[in-house]
Amino acid sequence: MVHRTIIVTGTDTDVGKTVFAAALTAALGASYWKPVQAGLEEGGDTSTVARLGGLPPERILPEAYRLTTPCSPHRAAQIDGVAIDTGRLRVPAVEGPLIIEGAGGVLVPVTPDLLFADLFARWQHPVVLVARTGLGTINHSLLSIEALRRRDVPILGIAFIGDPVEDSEATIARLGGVRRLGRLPHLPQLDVTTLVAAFQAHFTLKDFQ
Ligand SMILES: Nc1ncnc2c1ncn2[C@@H]1O[C@H](COP(=O)(O)OP(=O)(O)OP(=O)(O)O)[C@@H](O)[C@H]1O
Ligand SMILES: C[C@H](N)[C@H](N)CCCCCC(=O)O
Ligand SMILES: [Mg+2]
Repeated sequence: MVHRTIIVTGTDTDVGKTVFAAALTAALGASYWKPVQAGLEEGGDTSTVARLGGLPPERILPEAYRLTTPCSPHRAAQIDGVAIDTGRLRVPAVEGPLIIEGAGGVLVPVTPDLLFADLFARWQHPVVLVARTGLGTINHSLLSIEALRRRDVPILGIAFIGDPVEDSEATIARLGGVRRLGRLPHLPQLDVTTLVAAFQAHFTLKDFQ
């Protein structure tokens, strides 16, 4: 198996990146890294991924920055009086595959001068765009794809979250020229067992290897 690094980004905050990243990390036996966490109320995305993915501590990498306020990282850093050094945002070397999660959508600023999409362009690892299926997703998804393409960020495909909306999903894949990797349904109970089973039922592991 080729050991690869995959970036999980999204069309917005709260679309389901962390839940999808937990499923993918578990399915691939990968490690997980959230470079910048803004908002520490519930421990942040790293602890959620560890729990939902059933991951051992050695497959969870520490964040480069943990910022208190749940807002855009550039602003959260200002509030905490932290200067984000983008030199510290290098993809860590790990044994085996690595899943990296951004914060919010693709054009969220990491610093006042650097957007997440710019960081992804530097890294040149393939991106999975996580998108809602609900109304508004065609616009958000196509805008995100356009922003990634403009920066030559490689796109592995799009992963939908929510109830099926066949036409929107197909329209985004066609107009955006991206592969539809699958759709994670809304899971009334979120735990390792239900999440791993849902990923297996709705995605093809080979697409990520
Ligand atoms: N498939 C799903 N089934 C049930 N609940 C879900 C699912 N996907 C996401 N959620 C819920 O939706 C909320 C937002 O999901 P999540 O934290 O994964 O978003 P995110 O895109 O990672 O947000 P952020 O930008 O803060 O990183 C959470 O409460 C999560 O539990
Ligand atoms: C606080 C949230 N859960 C994420 N950590 C950061 C989302 C930043 C979104 C910024 C924006 O697009 O306005
Ligand atoms: Mg998240």
